[in-house]
Amino acid sequence: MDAAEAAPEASTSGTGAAPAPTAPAPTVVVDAVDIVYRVHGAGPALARGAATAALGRILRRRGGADAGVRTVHAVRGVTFTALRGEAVGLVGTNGSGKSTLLKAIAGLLPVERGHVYTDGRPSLLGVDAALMNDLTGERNVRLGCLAMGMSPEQIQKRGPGIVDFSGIDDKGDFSTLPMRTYSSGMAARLRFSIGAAMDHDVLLIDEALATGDRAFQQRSQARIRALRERAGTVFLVSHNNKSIRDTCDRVLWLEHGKLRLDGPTAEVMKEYERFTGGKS
Ligand SMILES: Nc1ncnc2c1ncn2[C@@H]1O[C@H](COP(=O)(O)OP(=O)(O)OP(=O)(O)O)[C@@H](O)[C@H]1O
Repeated sequence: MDAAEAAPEASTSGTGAAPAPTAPAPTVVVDAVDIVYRVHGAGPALARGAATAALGRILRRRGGADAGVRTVHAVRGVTFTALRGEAVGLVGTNGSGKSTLLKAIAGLLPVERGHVYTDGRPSLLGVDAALMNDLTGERNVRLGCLAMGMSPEQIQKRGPGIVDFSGIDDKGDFSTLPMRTYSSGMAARLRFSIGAAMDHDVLLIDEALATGDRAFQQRSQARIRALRERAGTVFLVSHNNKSIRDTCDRVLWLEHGKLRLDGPTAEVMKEYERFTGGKS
C-alpha cells in the first residue's frame, strides 16, 4: 500500500544521539470515498402521484438505463487515516453509513469514488459474519478458524477456548447442537469469539459488544484491548456510547454519510451526545 511511502525516514543523526521516535504507521487510508447502493426492481423514488407513477411505468417499459433502479448514496466524501495501535469508534444516528463504511474497509463493498488502502488483511467481525446454521457450534468454530487461516493443530489447541469464551455452553451443551437452535445473542457471541481468537492487522467490529450479557461484554472489551496491544488497528461501530468511551481513543462521527467530526473520544462524544440529546 501507499502507507510505506508515508512512513518516517530512518534517523540519520550521529552516534550517541537518541534514536528519533518513530511515528505509528498508517494501517487504513480512506481517501474521498463515496459509496452508492443500487436497489434493482425498486422503481423510481417518488412514484407516488398518478402522473409520476405513469412516467415511471413508461421509463421502465422503455428499459432506460436506470429504469427500476433506485440509488442510495450511503457514504459521501469520507477521508481519514487510521494508525497502528489506534482503536477508532464509528458513531452516528441510524442509517448514517457506519456499517457501509466498515464493509468497504473490509473490501466487501466497492466504492463509487475515492480509494481505500489497507496495510494488512482487514477482518470484519460482525453479527453478519457467515456461519452455517445446520452445523454445530463446534463445527462452525472449526470452519471459521480454517477460513481465518489457522492450521488444524492451532484449531485443536484453541477451539475449546473459543467455545469457553463465547459462554454458549454455560446453560447446557449447546456447542454440540446445530446453530439454528441458538438465540441470536448466542450466535453473535460465538461469531465474536471465533473472530477474536486471531490477531488481526485491522479488526472491524460491528456492534459485537452490544450482544451478550454484561460478563460477555466485559470479556470482549478486554479481548479488544489485548488485540489492540498486539499492534493492530481496531474499528468499532456501536450505539453503546459507554463501549465507545471504554474501548476507543479516537472517534469518527458520521451523519447522512458525511464525516462530521474526527477527533479524541471525549471531544467527539461530547458533541455527538449534544446532537442526539444524550441518546445514541
Ligand atoms: N444493502 C443495501 N441496499 C440499499 N441501501 C442500503 C443497503 N444497506 C444499507 N443501505 C442504506 O445505506 C444507508 C446507510 O446504512 P448503514 O447500514 O451503513 O447505516 P448505519 O449507520 O450502520 O445504520 P445503523 O446504525 O442503523 O445500523 C442507509 O440509508 C441504508 O438504508
